[in-house]
Amino acid sequence: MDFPPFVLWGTALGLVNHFLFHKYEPSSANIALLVLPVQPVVLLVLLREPFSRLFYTYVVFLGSLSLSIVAYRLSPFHPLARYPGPVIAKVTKLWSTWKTAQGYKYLWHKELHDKYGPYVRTGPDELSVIDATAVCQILNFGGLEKGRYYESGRHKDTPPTIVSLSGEAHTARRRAWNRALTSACIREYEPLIVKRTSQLILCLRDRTHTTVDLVHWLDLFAYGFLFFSECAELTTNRYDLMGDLAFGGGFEMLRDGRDVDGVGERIRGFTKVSYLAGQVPWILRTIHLFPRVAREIQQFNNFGQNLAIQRMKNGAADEGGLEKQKPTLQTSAADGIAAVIGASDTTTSVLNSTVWFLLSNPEYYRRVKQELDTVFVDGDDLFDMSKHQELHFLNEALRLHPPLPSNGPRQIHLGQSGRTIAGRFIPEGTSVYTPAYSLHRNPDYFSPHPDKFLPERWLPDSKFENHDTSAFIPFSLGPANCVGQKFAKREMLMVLSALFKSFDIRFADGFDSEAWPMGMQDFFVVIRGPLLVNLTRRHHGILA
Ligand code: HEM
Repeated sequence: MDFPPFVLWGTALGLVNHFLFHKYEPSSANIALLVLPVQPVVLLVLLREPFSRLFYTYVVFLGSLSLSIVAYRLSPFHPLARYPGPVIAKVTKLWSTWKTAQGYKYLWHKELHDKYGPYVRTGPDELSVIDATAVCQILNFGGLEKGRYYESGRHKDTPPTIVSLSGEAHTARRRAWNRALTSACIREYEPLIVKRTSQLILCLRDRTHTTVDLVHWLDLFAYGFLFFSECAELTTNRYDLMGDLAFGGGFEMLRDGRDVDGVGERIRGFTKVSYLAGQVPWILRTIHLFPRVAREIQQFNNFGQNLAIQRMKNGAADEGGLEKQKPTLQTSAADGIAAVIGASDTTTSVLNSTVWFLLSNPEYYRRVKQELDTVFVDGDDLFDMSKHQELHFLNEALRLHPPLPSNGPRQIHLGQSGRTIAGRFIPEGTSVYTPAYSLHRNPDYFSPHPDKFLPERWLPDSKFENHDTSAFIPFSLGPANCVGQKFAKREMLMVLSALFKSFDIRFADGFDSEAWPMGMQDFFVVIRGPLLVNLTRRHHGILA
């Protein structure tokens, strides 16, 4: 059978393009978008064929290119061929991007791991791993670097944040953060946590006659908390993270009872857009050309910058001069943004989940109140941190509802040599997810009943069949783990103690409490629907 020359050459051109793009993978889709559309036109000119065949030439060219890509991705020659996974995910990243856009990537990962085991191919060049040994090697020192995903929230005109940095630059920036969040420094911040927590409790006290959306109030607490102006006073002799966190703000969301400046909306808009954009790093620079995406990222960066300017007016960071290079306004803004995102939705997510778990399990709720009543007898200072113990129910809530359920990916960048992790070879160019949500529910590490809220599994003398804390990573592991975890734990223990000591809480009448976790959407940090409760004042607590 004779094929017209444009069919033969169009097919060949598609195959050659696949070969070249595969070999010299460009870092941006912009190149492909420029190079691909012109080729059929040039082909027709060279073949001296009429332009009436242009449409068919495109079909042949793009068809051959696509088929060749699909065939290679499904073939035994693909470096990830030995890893199991759904065919659609092996063929295209669009499938997981679709799942991500719906906000349920964490549930999808869990489904896949239940079906295929601890190693799953979730994209053409992407793996998800929930083997604890491998996860430790991937995340820990000497493990894999952060993936290109982390560039997604950064507009080209703004400096990198601690989150998007890697290698030595990250280590240097991290030193400054570590200094600002030592245990001694956190003790200095305690009065500020106390102040905001008391304010939260007083606000809730005024609402004991009505139904309260706890998500709303805890959001106001967390966002407002990040912007309290007093933090500037703590800028004594170190690069002052909290100063940058606070920016010298002036937000009084708890007082106003609402997010007047739309800070929450901005944060969520930004994380959503950058999370989605980061799913396909190859098209990141192209996506940033879309006005909506660029506007969202740029607006948020500007927002951070304006707050940093305010912060600088209140006294510049690093008064102690410990940094060789003074943080610039842009750096302060960038890291301030990282702090806002890192510290707000994460903490409130755990607080809400903990309340939900306890109200759903009245026996545990009763025990928690009893424990608090024993530890803090009437007249004791509820904010005495020396009395706050590690609470097992908090760990259990973090296990079942980690606020970053999918976490960001690590990557073996192109040009680096592949790595053997826990005895399995991972080739260059692979992104690797270590989803905490699936890992924490893996029966190999937590059983029996990995999906059930059983705080006693955390007791030192518990007789649970499997309880492997190396698989518990709500704050991640290694050099880029959560720098704010000690601070977060302090804050959460303080708020929960105050809340449970001050109020009897119950789900509001008519509230579908069982459906509440189903509304949890994962856009890097979890977003939740309203948690409706009724509060009754207790005789103890700071309201007594
Ligand atoms: C329950 C509360 C929190 C949880 C569960 C949590 C969890 C995490 C996780 C899993 C990471 C690693 C992310 C990744 O690898 O992509 C992380 C990083 C980070 N967190 Fe947190 N976080 C919490 C609270 C906080 C707080 C209160 C702060 C600030 C005071 C904070 C600041 C940061 C920063 C700056 C990073 C980036 C660290 C780096 O790249 O070196 N987080 N957090």
